[in-house]
Amino acid sequence: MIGGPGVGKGTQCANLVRDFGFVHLSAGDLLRAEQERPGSQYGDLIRSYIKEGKIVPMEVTIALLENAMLASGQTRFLIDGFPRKMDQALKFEESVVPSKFTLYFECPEEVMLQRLIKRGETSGRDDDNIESIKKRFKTFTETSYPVVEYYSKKGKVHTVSCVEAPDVVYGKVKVIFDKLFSENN
Ligand SMILES: Nc1ncnc2c1ncn2[C@@H]1O[C@H](COP(=O)(O)OP(=O)(O)OP(=O)(O)O)[C@@H](O)[C@H]1O
Ligand SMILES: O=c1ccn([C@@H]2O[C@H](COP(=O)(O)O)[C@@H](O)[C@H]2O)c(=O)[nH]1
Repeated sequence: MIGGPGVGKGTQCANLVRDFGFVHLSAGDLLRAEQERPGSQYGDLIRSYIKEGKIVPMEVTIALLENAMLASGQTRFLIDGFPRKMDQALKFEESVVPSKFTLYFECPEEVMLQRLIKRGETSGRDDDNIESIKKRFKTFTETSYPVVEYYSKKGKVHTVSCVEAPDVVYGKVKVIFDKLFSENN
């Protein structure tokens, strides 16, 4: 699942987990947990990349995802906010597992900005501030959007507008998932 910062990926993943039973893995959540893990050799590196809105070197993120997948003992994963860079996409599919499809959430930056500023009032996230948000938008446009284009050329992308209220957005997402996962696909 890919989309700009604050587009609503986490919000929609919660609905999908409830209705379709995927294991939800957020790359950002895994990185934040590793950042806080006592003794982590990557804590400081992750902290500085997240604050700057940059993409953490792929070896770290892929290892965290792979470990979480193996630890779950499950086989159906909804991966939230990943891949964010072409090198990650290629390496993950080569060394872990190919993806079935990509859900791309689109939304104007002004709308995402308002959502993140509001979320920042309570989230406690180091990157929910105007300076980091602008950097995250730039990274999304320059580094992450090419991943969407790459999967689009392969016919693997389903695009959903996230401007409307969460339940309206979920209505559209659910139609896609009902179709994709009917007949035990
Ligand atoms: N459709 C929506 N309309 C209005 N607010 C929304 C909508 N979807 C999510 N939100 C709110 O916007 C904020 C960002 O949503 P969420 O955390 O799901 O985004 P995200 O894409 O996972 O963000 P990030 O990439 O920064 O982790 C949250 O406060 C959430 O409650
Ligand atoms: O594959 C990834 C995913 C995330 N990051 C870093 O984490 C932050 C926050 O991610 P959210 O998905 O918004 O929680 C992101 O801005 C990156 O700095 C990453 O490096 N690689």
